[in-house]
Parts: sequence; C-alpha cells; structure tokens
Amino acid sequence: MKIAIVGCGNMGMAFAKSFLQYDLVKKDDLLLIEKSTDRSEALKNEKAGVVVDTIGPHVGQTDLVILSVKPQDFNSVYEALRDVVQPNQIILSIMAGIPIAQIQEKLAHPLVVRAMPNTPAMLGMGITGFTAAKEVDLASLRRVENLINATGRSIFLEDEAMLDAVTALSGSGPAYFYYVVKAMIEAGKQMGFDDAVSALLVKQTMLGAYHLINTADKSLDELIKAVASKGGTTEAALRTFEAGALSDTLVAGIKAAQVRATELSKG
Ligand SMILES: NC(=O)C1=CN([C@@H]2O[C@H](COP(=O)(O)OP(=O)(O)OC[C@H]3O[C@@H](n4cnc5c(N)ncnc54)[C@H](O)[C@@H]3O)[C@@H](O)[C@H]2O)C=CC1
Ligand SMILES: O=C(O)[C@@H]1CCC=N1
Repeated sequence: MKIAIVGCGNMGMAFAKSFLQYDLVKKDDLLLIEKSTDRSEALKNEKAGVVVDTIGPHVGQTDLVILSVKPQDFNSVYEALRDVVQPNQIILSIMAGIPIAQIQEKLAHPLVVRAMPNTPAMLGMGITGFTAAKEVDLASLRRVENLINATGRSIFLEDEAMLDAVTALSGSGPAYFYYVVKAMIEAGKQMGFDDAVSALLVKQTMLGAYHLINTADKSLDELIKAVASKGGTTEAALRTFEAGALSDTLVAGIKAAQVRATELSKG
C-alpha cells in the first residue's frame, strides 16, 4: 500500500510511525508532505519516509491520502489536492470539525473517510472514532480501519454528527486528563512536596486508579465510595469540588469543545 500524509505534525506522524511499526507501509511508499522547513528537515533526518514540501502528481500515485493539517489549513491544500487526486484514491481526514460533504465538494472526490483519533495514538494506545461517505466500499473501509487500528482501538459511527462529540470527548480528552493531573501536582507542591515527589504520587495514583476502573468490578460511584470514608478526608475534598460545581464545569467544557468542532466546519 502507498500512503501520502498531508501535514506531518503530531498526529500525521503518530499515524505514520504506527503504520511503519506494524509494517503496514514501507518507508519508500510513505510520502510525507510537510510545508514547514524545520519540520521537514527533522523528518528527513529521522528518515521516516519520502519527504516533500508540496502536493504534486506523486500524491496521485498513492492508495490513501491522509489529511492531517489543521482544519484552518484545509483551504491551503484542497486546490492542489483536487488537481492530482485519482478516482480510486481514498481520502482519510482527521481534521476536527470539517464534514465529509465539505471535503468531497472541495476535492470533487467522493471517497472520503473521516476519523477523530487522539494523541495516545503516538503509543499505539489511541482511540479513534470514524465514519465514511456512503460511496466508500466495505473492502476499502476495512483497509482504512486496519490502518487506524495500528494506532490503538477504533469505533465506527454511523452518524457523522457524533464525530464532533468524539472530538470533544476523546480527541481533546487527553488534555483534560493532563489538566487534572497538573492541578493535583500543584496541590502536592502547595502542601510541601517538591515537583518530582508530587508528580510521582499523582501519576502512580492515576495509573493505579485507572486500572481499578477496568478490573475492580465496581461502578465509578462504588469506587468513589470505597475511597471516601464517612466523615473522612476524601469527603472533605469532594464537598469542595461540588461547591465549586467542578463536575458541571467539566461537562460544560466538553460541550464547548463540541460546539467549537461544529464551528470549525465553517472555517
Ligand atoms: N493534536 C491532537 O490531539 C489531535 C489533532 N487532530 C487533528 O489533526 C490535525 C493535525 O493536528 P496536529 O497534528 O496536532 O497539528 P500540527 O500543527 O502538529 O501538524 C499540522 C502540520 O501540518 C503542516 N502544514 C500546514 N499547512 C500545510 C500545507 N499546506 N502542506 C503541508 N503541510 C502543512 C504544519 O506545518 C504542521 O506540521 C488537525 O486537523 C486536528 O484537528 C485530531 C485528533 C487529535
Ligand atoms: O484541539 C483541537 O482542535 C484538536 C482536535 C482534538 C484534539 N485536538
């Protein structure tokens, strides 16, 4: 299989490296299109694939083109891509917000799959929601799914509208997790630990607690209850969170991300 990746930043290269790791593509068959000179020099040094700075006829010789520029940069790539795209090529967009219909229209090309991964894809531990234009046949969709699964797990969604919710929940989700971890480490520092000790206490807590979610056979409420003794310390913390409407604020923030995903489709 030959693959072109347009925009080789964090996510484009997370995909590229996962494909290479599982031998799903050879380096010579991996075309990396990257506009930034610094970035493309780094990619050349890494010998991650064939690095070029613009979209040209060579892109039309691949089986799959991954669009991994920022949504705002789609306007700077679609004309060049429309000129070279071939009828049998599949376009896989991971750009937040931009609907399949808009990509089809701008590229004058029906075969579009839209996916929303997240940064743990860099470790092969991502989760990607994806959907496809009705024109994409099942065999092609399976091939794309196999590629996505090199970056972690995936879930096919019939309803494209839900991809903006995936973006808000799991696409942006790692940042929410880091935000909470960072606040906990800050609390540790304010109570007298140095950075390293506070980070160790918090990170190991998050790791262990995550595994209990999957193994303890308890609901999240039961897991909370198992930590929060009546009249104890955890209750004092949870009362403060409730007083500050922390849970509601998190829900509101995630919904704001969903709204922003929808706005991104409007450019
Ligand atoms: N970062 C994240 O957590 C996630 C990002 N996404 C989506 O993935 C896409 C890429 O995001 P990141 O990798 O974080 O951004 P990034 O900024 O790391 O990478 C984008 C790359 O595209 C390059 N680029 C811009 N215009 C170009 C052009 N005309 N031709 C060739 N290259 C060009 C930039 O130089 C940059 O290296 C975005 O559309 C974003 O919505 C999706 C899921 C998660
Ligand atoms: O923040 C963003 O717009 C992108 C999409 C999901 C994660 N990062």
